[in-house]
Amino acid sequence: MIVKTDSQSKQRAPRGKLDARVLIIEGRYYEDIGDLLLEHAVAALTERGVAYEHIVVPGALEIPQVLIQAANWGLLTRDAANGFDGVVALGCVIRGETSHYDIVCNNANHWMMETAARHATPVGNAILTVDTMEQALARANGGKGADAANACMQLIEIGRAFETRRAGAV
Ligand SMILES: Nc1c(NC[C@H](O)[C@H](O)[C@H](O)CO)[nH]c(=O)[nH]c1=O
Ligand SMILES: CC(=O)[C@@H](O)COP(=O)(O)O
Repeated sequence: MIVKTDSQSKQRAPRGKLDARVLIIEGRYYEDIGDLLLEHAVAALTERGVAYEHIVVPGALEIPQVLIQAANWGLLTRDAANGFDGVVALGCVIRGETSHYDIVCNNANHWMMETAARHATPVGNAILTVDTMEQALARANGGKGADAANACMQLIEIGRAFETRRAGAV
């Protein structure tokens, strides 16, 4: 059985409870934005009964570093005691006067996604990369945190469907 993603099904598939544990890694550079992203992400996880742990770092550049540390300690698997089935990344990068915006955005996203790919870890990404606080507030209020949580949970389900298929149980 292949789990249909929202983009494939005509309407949002009903989502039941999901036995999983997710690590929320938050680069909390803007408190108000962080509160909104976290609120929506936690609501989406809680709606499906998914357990979560929440680690806060100073900014987006530290997000992939936490992911890499979790990988190095063998925690990006449910097979490990207290391991994680997936990760939700929350953050907000707002362009300033210099090129530092590009450094932060490019490296935070590149190394996070590279680590996710290397370890086949489901990662939902809500690191906002915007030009103004108004843009950030609109997206944080609009549920980008929930989108990232839902993406992570769908990837977890897809991985489990593949595992079942590989075991020949389909
Ligand atoms: N300007 C923003 C940053 N900058 C900080 C870096 O992410 C990092 O914490 C610092 O360079 C120390 O290593 N971070 C954001 O998340 N958002 C920004 O707008
Ligand atoms: C994304 C950033 O690092 C940014 O906030 C830094 O601002 P500035 O480029 O004006 O130093």
